[in-house]
Amino acid sequence: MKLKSLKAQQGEPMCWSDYLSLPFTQTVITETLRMGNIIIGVMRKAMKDIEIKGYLIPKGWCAFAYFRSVHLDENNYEWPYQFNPWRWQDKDMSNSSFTPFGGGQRLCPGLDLARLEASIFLHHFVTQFRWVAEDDTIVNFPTVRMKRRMPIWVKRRGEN
Ligand code: HEM
Repeated sequence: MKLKSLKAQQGEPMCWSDYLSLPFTQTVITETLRMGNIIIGVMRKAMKDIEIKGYLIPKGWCAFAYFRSVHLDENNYEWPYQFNPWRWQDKDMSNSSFTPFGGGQRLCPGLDLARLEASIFLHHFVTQFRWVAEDDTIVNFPTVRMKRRMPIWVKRRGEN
């Protein structure tokens, strides 16, 4: 809100440095990506026999890297089912326990765009609207989703 009113006073539109000046928004997006598991995992085919942590994956077999089980594992995240953006304030997200955009050669090329779009959405949503979510339950397996599809009442700020 502070940034929005400052920009309105100066009569300037938002720019890239404004986006970078909102680190908490980034932690909210990162935590949402961790818990939301929009892409639940990726398929890979073994091109040769390969051993990973004592398990042999024979040539030709397909393996599914299940992001959800990594992102919600208490060995990687304390209280993994708690939405806690603050956990990212001192945590490095460039590690193999955080892969919402995949990794390696097939790393999502749209990751910065996706994060930017989410920030723009959040900015307008928080500064221009109010909302009340109805009761709902998160179902975490096999994919993360809301039992009642998350009914939510949205109103523009200032409307009754
Ligand atoms: C929250 C939003 C997004 C998520 C969670 C996401 C996730 C992913 C993941 C996990 C992969 C890797 C697939 C694999 O390894 O098999 C991927 C690949 C890809 N993504 Fe995204 N993505 C998002 C947004 C976007 C956007 C906005 C674009 C483009 C505008 C994009 C374009 C691509 C493309 C072209 C690939 C294939 C890369 C390759 O195979 O070399 N994604 N994405």
